[in-house]
Amino acid sequence: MSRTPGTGLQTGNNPRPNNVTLSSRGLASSSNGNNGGGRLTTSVPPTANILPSPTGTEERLMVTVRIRPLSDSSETNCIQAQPNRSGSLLFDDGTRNKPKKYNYDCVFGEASTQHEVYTVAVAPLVHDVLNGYNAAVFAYGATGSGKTHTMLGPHVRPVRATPGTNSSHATTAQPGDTPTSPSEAMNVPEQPGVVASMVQPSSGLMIRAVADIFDYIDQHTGEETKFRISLSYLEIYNELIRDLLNPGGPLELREDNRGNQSVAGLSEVSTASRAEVIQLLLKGNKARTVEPTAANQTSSRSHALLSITVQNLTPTGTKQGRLFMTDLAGSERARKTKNRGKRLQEGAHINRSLLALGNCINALAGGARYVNFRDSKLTRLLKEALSGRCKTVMIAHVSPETRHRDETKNTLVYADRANHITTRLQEPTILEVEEAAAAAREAFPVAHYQNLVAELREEVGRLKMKMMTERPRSGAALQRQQQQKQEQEQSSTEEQIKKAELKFLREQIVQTFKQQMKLRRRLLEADSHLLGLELDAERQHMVISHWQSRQGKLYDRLDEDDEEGMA
Ligand SMILES: Nc1ncnc2c1ncn2[C@@H]1O[C@H](COP(=O)(O)OP(=O)(O)OP(=O)(O)O)[C@@H](O)[C@H]1O
Repeated sequence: MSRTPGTGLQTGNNPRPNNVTLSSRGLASSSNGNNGGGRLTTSVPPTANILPSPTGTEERLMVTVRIRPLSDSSETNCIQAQPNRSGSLLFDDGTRNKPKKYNYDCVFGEASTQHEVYTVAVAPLVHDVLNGYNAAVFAYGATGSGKTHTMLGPHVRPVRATPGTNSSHATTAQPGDTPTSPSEAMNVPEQPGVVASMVQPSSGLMIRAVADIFDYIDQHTGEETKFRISLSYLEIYNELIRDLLNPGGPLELREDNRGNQSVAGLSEVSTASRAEVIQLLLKGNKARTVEPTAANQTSSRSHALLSITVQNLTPTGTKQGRLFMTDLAGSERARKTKNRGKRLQEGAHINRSLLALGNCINALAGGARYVNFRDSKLTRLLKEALSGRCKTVMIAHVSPETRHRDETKNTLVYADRANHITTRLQEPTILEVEEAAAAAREAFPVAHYQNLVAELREEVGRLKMKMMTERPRSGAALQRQQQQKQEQEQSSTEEQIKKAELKFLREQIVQTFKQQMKLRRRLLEADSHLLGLELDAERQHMVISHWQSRQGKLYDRLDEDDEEGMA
């Protein structure tokens, strides 16, 4: 990419929103493309449980909290975002103690807008992705806390029956909002091509990210720079992976011997038009498993993972960045949600995978080198986002109502742990030589060969220069050579001494070992000799007792004979 990081997207220039409180430590690095991003090889994220050796820039996972507005103004509130960009909030845990203060990178208050959340939390990541890094955003929170609202926008829930059931439901509309189609629901024009007004005030982060990416591409595509975008969208429902762009049976999650994960058969759709991307997103959302529960009329019963891959092709190379956006299913308490049967089973799967995620977060926050990502498909797929190969933002969602206090507290604690995760970020992803060359050849056939010829000429020139400079050696060069020779000799002598010492030690060990063996043999011999003696003594003993008993019998008989004679 010809532009330097930090200058790409217009979104970075937006003024700081009013409803957002920021911590001083959090966001500076996010706005700098140099710091961001992750390593990812071009294919799939490596997911071995042992984390990679730390190299690159150290960075913390960015944790933000969004407080949804009160669902009913008559309800009481247990949480309050702090003003003055402090990145903190006050939470009343219902005890007599005074409200507890929690600090995060950023807190979005109840009145925060989608635009604010996007600008602060996601726009810098999109920027990084366009510069060849990988980035991830995941929305976490209890059921009904507003995750899908943030990721997709309001009323995006399609009326859909869970596979294998007849259930269906209506979306929860706010007064005055009555979406009639999924695209209207997402505030997106239905006809492809009508894209300029694609982002509406209520549009979620996914749509905004797509719009930003395409804006950038529109501005930067030229003779020497081309882009490729592809998309995959999956859900994890009851621990089964389903393709949301091409719905069908469950897909297999595979792991190669380097720990890289891949979903076999998952469709990766390439497209050049933003309208098409929006259509794909709509299609994916339509296919997502959503059901009404007591806690949320349009509850997501699955985790949804969207991955947008951007390739930046230039005659000199190809960079690839990937944006992962995850709308997690909400944690829920069976007692509170009153779920039964299938809903209860779904809830158990959701909670189990979120627990696995929590365990990973705890381990990572504690600085563990071994982290168990294998407990759920969610953690296997999110491993890359959490363990440092990409820049990650967590948006924790909470409901402000006092009746949701327990869930809110759990989420705040969860987010607090995540706040301690530090990662080492890697250089931008440059496609493997072969792959990059193929992409460049395809995109710039003539330029590619011209480049190649120029490179080869340069190489020939460099070699000629080397030959010329190396032939005549000046006095100084000779002196340097002699010094090097002396140093080499010295180090070889030291090496010989070390070798001799080692040899001596080895011989000593061998001698000691031999002596030990000899002693052991003698001990064994003495032992067996002793045993022989004991056996011998035993035998003698037996002979004596036999002889004694015979003697006894003889005396008895003699006594009897004497008695008979006397009689
Ligand atoms: N910031 C917000 N502004 C206005 N309404 C919101 C906001 N956040 C959430 N809501 C509303 O709250 C309700 C629940 O939100 P949503 O469905 O996004 O929750 P969720 O966390 O995705 O729940 P689940 O985990 O059950 O899927 C919806 O009616 C949604 O429109």
